[in-house]
Amino acid sequence: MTAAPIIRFDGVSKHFGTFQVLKNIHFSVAKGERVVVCGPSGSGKSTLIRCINGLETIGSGTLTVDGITVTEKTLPKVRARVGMVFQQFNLFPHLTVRDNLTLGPMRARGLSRAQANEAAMRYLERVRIAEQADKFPRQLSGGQQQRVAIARSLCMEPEIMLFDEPTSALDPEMISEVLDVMTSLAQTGMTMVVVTHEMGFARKVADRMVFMDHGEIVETAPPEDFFTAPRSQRCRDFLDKILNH
Ligand SMILES: Nc1ncnc2c1ncn2[C@@H]1O[C@H](COP(=O)(O)OP(=O)(O)OP(=O)(O)O)[C@@H](O)[C@H]1O
Repeated sequence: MTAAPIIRFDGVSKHFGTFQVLKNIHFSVAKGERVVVCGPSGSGKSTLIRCINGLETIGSGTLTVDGITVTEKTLPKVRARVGMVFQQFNLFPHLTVRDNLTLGPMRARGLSRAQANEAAMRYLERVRIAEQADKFPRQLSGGQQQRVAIARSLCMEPEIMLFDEPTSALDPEMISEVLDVMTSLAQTGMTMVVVTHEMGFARKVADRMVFMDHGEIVETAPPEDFFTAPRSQRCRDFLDKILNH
């Protein structure tokens, strides 16, 4: 990729108390690039992507998003550019699907109810769930709720979408409906950083794989190299475990 990085970690470290969760991370993502982050449990994957929208603060180094240095002061600007989808959907349970989607654009982007509703329906159609607009989250399956969560993020017109294990809380038969939506999103050219153990999706969609272990980025490579010729023993052991379980 030759485009300027839209996300750039420059020597980023972070501690939780005495535990160092991120160790001198140098890593950038180009506009339009799809990066899949994998690695053992506790290796720092979630923390890495949560730093990008300021859900975690960094200890040292510099992190920029679309040229903006991420600090407490710049958070609103950064968050306007970054959407995030979590394992646990995080929909507002007391609001209908439609209202889950219209709230943010009305409050944060100043859209009228009619404009927000038009955008909500457009994105619900995109995730193929428009017919559920007037239901409450509890009336939907996990896969449907996650698709609503993706649509809700897209309504904020982000430049970058972060996904933190978006299918880990789903029953197996619902995983593919969410991965299909993410695959279509990738085809629109969205910049995506995805933490997932879904290696089939990664092979198909990622431009680049990132393997983390013990707070470090141990290896990054295009999927065709990553899966066929991992360079480090740690990465080989990890792939052996998850591909042959
Ligand atoms: N708020 C916190 N306070 C203290 N320790 C934390 C906090 N959040 C995460 N950790 C620790 O930091 C380490 C990295 O956590 P993180 O969630 O980033 O890992 P991960 O690679 O995403 O793991 P998993 O695949 O299990 O979700 C873990 O050991 C975790 O216990």
